Amino acid sequence: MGFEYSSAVEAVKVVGASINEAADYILNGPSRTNMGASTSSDCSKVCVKALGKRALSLSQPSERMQQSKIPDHFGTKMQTKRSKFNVAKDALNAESKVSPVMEGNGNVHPDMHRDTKITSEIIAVDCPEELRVGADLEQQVSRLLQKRFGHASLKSFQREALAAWLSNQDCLVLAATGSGKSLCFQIPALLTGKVVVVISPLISLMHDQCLKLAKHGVSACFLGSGQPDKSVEKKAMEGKYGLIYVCPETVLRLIKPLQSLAAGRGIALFAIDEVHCVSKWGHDFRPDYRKLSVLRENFSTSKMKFLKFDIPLMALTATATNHVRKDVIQCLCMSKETKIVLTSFYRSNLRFSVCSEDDYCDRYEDDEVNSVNDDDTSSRERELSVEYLEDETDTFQGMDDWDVPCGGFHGESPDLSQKVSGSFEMSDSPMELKERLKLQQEPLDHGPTIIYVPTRKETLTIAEFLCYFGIKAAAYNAKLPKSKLRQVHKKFHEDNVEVVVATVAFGMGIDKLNVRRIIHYGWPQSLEAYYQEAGRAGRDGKLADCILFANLARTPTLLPSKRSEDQLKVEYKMLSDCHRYGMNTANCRARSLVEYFGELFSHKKCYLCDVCIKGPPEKLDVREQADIFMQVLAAHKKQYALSFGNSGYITDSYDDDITCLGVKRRRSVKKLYLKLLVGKTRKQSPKYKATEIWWQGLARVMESKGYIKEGDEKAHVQIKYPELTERGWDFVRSQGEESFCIFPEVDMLL
Ligand SMILES: Nc1ncnc2c1ncn2[C@@H]1O[C@H](COP(=O)(O)OP(=O)(O)OP(=O)(O)O)[C@@H](O)[C@H]1O
Ligand SMILES: [Mg+2]
Repeated sequence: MGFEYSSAVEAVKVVGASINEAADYILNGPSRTNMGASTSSDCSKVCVKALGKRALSLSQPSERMQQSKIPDHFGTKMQTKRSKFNVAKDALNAESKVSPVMEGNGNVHPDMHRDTKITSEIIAVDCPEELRVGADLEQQVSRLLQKRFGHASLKSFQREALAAWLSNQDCLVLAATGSGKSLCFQIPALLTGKVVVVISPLISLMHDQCLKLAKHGVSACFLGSGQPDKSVEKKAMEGKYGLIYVCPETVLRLIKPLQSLAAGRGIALFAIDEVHCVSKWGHDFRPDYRKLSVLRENFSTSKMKFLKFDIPLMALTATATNHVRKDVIQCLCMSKETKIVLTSFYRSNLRFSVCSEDDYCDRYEDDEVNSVNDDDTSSRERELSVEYLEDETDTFQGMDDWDVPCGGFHGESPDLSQKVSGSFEMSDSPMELKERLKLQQEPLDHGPTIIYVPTRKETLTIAEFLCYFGIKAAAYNAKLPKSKLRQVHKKFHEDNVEVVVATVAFGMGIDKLNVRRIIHYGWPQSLEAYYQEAGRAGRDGKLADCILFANLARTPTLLPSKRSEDQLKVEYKMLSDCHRYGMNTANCRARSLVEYFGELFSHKKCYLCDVCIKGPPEKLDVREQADIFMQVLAAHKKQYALSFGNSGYITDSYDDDITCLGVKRRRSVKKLYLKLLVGKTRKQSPKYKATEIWWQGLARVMESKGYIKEGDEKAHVQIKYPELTERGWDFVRSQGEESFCIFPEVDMLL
């Protein structure tokens, strides 16, 4: 049997040149060699201390796993009347009987196992009736963190989440991308020897995490269509892995086996990662996320009599508005006492910018075909969906996991009353300002890049294009063979691929520390999706660029997909918010993004984004143009009211009967949509030769200032049937000569 060269080199680096020790290291993983005997003895001591009399008197040997306050989170054999030492050892063995090994190519192959000696560390915790994370536990967890993951200490939000779990509370963790949410559910598996079931929406994400855990010597597997080895599921249900990553579709199928697992090795926690996928304000092409209430229904004391408390749920996301938070708690039937752990969504090392991509429009031969227009339900659209997109329900349902374009929520106006607490408290102190200004000047290191494109086809063409110019690029989309995807993933992680050109399939949760650039080539479908994907950058804390390249002269369109009417509305709203973000020239990008998620941005600005660096454009006094625009709109409304009375303003085309010289005729009265309004305005005032998109920009500004509103029931990305508001009528009536100064939006500058 031979060893992989890289494993051997690593082993020698870690344990020295002793052949025996190096071989041991390769076979048993880093934990075995690092912790060695001390682990088991240390651990047993801690366990003895922690379990005390209570553990010994807990139950009869015949009893199934029982829960009490804390020791109940420990291994299944705890209740047997064996020595305390054995209790700890059993728990350890439970976790480590089967540990993952790396395939020859370094890929995780959870099926390949060896019966190892103790390779996992379990730290028992003291278990007072009232559970608290005391200094003792903190120290023990710190030790575990250092040994397993190489981190010095828990972050405060991780501590809070763990404290909630320790007291058997449900918990909703809202923390920025890259802040370390995964540890919140990984530690419970290591602490207890029980299984943690992680519900995750993407195979790439599950794969990513298993790969990492394997490197740290933690046994984990993922189930679902991406799992090449079908025997893994059986092993997982027998309790051979500490962490089981599973997509929602699969977990629904596995309720019974999971109940057996809970009765056997025990389940410490259900973690629902990327929990925003639950939200009904998002995409309903992942409805199974909404069905995860089965976890509470089936793993509660009422269903499983031997449980002393419901198995806790931990829900985690980096992008959730207040609305989504409420929806998640309700939809998953989380307890009323759910602990909400909230940190800032702000990522201070990300440098956001928006660039115009002039040739972009050429990519689409026919915009009409690719866009979802309001009445478009053509078969052509469906054809395109299947061919190009990730999120097509038909192709997706059978696969049970792959791609979930994220961004399942409604942008809300910021709830500024909710002050965010947590580890990201900052202010613009002179020191910090200096630091940030310094950062501004810093050249960006070379490093890996992810380019997000809207369609599968583009992943291929752009990757090919880059390869032609000698760049090591690879495409990643759901339709590529799974073996190829695993390979791309692995090569990217090993820095053998410089650029991954991906669809949303390579989005959420991907954790590669040194990604220096995230480029969106084409409009994202929502700010949620954008911020999630941008969050792949700079996870090492160093400066990273997040660049949005788009055709700024053209209003973005929704990609074709099956949607209900309600959903279509929501998605238009989300795309519209994203469009506004791109068109904005005056607000700090980081501020716009963070406030979009309802957070109070506690800085003046980020000092890094394109707006902060370039500064806003000069203000324009558009009083005259706005006057004409509003007068034309008012005149049309008056004309309409004369003909039809004041009973509402119908925006659809309509026919009406008119009597002309005693002869009744039908004439068609056109609805006043924005283009027509702009046409009339330009005609009325040839002095203002501004382009059509200039007026569109003005309309957006007038809308955001509350002078006009959408008059159509349907939602649109860009206001389509403008209607005057009360404020708008006041504007029309006002005769003053006051100036009306605005920051021109991007389309007003093009
Ligand atoms: N306590 C800690 N100290 C230092 N680094 C940490 C700590 N906890 C986690 N990390 C590191 O933070 C990085 C990001 O972790 P993780 O993937 O869990 O982020 P996340 O919050 O889930 O992000 P996303 O929302 O993008 O999924 C990891 O590389 C991890 O090693
Ligand atoms: Mg994550």
